[in-house]
Amino acid sequence: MYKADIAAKLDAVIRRVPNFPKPGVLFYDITSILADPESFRLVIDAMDQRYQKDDFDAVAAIEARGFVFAAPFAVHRGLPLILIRKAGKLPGETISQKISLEYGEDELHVHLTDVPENGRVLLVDDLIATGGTLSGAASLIRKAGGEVSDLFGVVGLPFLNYSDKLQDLEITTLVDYLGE
Ligand SMILES: O=P(O)(O)OC[C@H]1O[C@H](OP(=O)(O)OP(=O)(O)O)[C@H](O)[C@@H]1O
Ligand SMILES: Nc1ncnc2[nH]cnc12
Repeated sequence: MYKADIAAKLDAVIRRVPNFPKPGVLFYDITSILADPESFRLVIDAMDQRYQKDDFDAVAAIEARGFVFAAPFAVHRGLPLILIRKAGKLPGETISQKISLEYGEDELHVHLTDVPENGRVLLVDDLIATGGTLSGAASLIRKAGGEVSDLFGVVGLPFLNYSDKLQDLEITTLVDYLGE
């Protein structure tokens, strides 16, 4: 399926959510994709198609909604799944990275032993807004010894200028909103 057709299908489903962004409410939500098996499969198939030629060593997913899309893709491709979690959630030895968000700050952690040394990692999240989360997650993976090759988000909000923070990284989104 063409990128424009995928975007149109996903947009139609995302718009089903109550309170779909309107002036003053700009929170974009992916739960309606998950509630529609055909759309959920469309996302995973689109990821598979997009990364058909890529030879990753692992997929890293960002808590919480990034987990949902990364997991089926990792199983489908037979790749290790790395969970990047918020502070205080991982019991083993972790390394951490502070991140700056639209409103405030947070901290991401990963188990050191999960990241393959010099391994090529695909980072997955549900949505890219300012890019602060993915930028921090990329730094975290690098600190742990991995290499980040690609970033994936189901939804992109380019009006928040995420590409400024994600230079030198290949970014793929399936549907973009311009914030109107
Ligand atoms: O590009 P950014 O400006 O960094 O924003 C994007 C991040 O914000 C949301 O996560 P949130 O922090 O709401 O966490 P959640 O997935 O646990 O709900 C979203 O799932 C991304 O991870
Ligand atoms: N505008 C937004 N909509 C949904 N999730 C987000 N995470 C950060 N900004 C967001």
